Amino acid sequence: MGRRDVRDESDFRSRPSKKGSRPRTKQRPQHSDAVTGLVTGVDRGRYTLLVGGADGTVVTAMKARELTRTRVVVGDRVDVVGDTSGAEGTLGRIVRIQDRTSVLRRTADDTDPYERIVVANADQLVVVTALAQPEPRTGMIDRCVVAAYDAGMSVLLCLTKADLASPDALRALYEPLGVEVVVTRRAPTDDGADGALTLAPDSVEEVRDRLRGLVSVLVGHSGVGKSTLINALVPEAGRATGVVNDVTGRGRHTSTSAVALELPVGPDRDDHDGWVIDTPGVRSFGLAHVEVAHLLHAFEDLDEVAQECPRGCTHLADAPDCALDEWIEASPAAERPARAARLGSFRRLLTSRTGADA
Ligand SMILES: Nc1nc2c(ncn2[C@@H]2O[C@H](COP(=O)(O)OP(=O)(O)OP(=O)(O)O)[C@@H](O)[C@H]2O)c(=O)[nH]1
Ligand SMILES: [Zn+2]
Repeated sequence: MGRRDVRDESDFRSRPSKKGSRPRTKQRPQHSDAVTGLVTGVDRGRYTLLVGGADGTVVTAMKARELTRTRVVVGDRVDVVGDTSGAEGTLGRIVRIQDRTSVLRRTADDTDPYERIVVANADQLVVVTALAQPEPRTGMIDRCVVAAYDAGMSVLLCLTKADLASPDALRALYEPLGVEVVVTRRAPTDDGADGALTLAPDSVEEVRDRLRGLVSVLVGHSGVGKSTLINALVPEAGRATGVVNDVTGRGRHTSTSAVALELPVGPDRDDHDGWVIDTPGVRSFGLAHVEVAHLLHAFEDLDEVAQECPRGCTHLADAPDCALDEWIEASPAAERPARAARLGSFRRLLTSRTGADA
């Protein structure tokens, strides 16, 4: 059975068909012939699946009737029946969504409980932020961190354009939160001759190392260099980003559909070990769905201390008798600055949950 406990907009959109539900007969297929596919793209009711691992077959599919009310997103592993040959013009049928290991969600905005699933089964959120042009916005980074921790994903902060500005300040701000930081920059040899900017190869390799073996979701504001980075990481991405542009082309309703790209990592780069999921429509995260207690779970040390808080404690700076304040006061002098930085960061995240993105 598909998971029905995950609420998303499809629950609100679908309406019962006029013909009503047909009685279920014993002829209902068991789908024992189903194969597993990974959803790599979604476009207007058509799902692009990869069946049979990295060198598998690309199959186009639609959802079976019984899944009408269930949303299938990029990263989902699904059972598919019917024509899975991948031949031109064929269409498979998705009959089941396998259990998800993580669900990255966002709310349209903080006051709107209308919740969307962005990507399923991802391990890591890569927040791509330029150090300059455009200026980094910590509010946006904080919100991404909250969304990732809520989803049970880790965060990699990828700071781009280090040829223009130093990464030190942002590093200092995020490392206390357990956020890993990686830095990319323009190659010193880049003369911009062929129109496309070339990134320093060692900086790209450092990013690749952090993506190895994982499913990573990339988010970032327009202009931060996300496409440049994806093109450097995935040689065929030029084609793939072309697809993305088709989907999200100007003049159409903004699509939030994500696209999964296989990451070549082997010595000859014909090995695939990892996925990069681009999210063209996701520029920020509304966080109305995130619970404080859930966010706190991402901070084991603070979570333990907060057990001592008064009931209903908000854990914010103005909360009376918050045990987190006592934790700082009671700390050994040597540990105090680190603890204070960590608590400060956590409280910043708590505030960003309801604050404005800009
Ligand atoms: N100086 C410098 N410029 C960079 C770097 N990376 C990308 N750029 C430039 O920044 C601009 C934006 O890069 P894109 O890769 O198109 O940015 P994007 O995040 O994909 O933006 P959208 O396509 O709008 O989503 C381009 O002019 C790039 O050449 C970098 O490391 N250093
Ligand atoms: Zn508290």
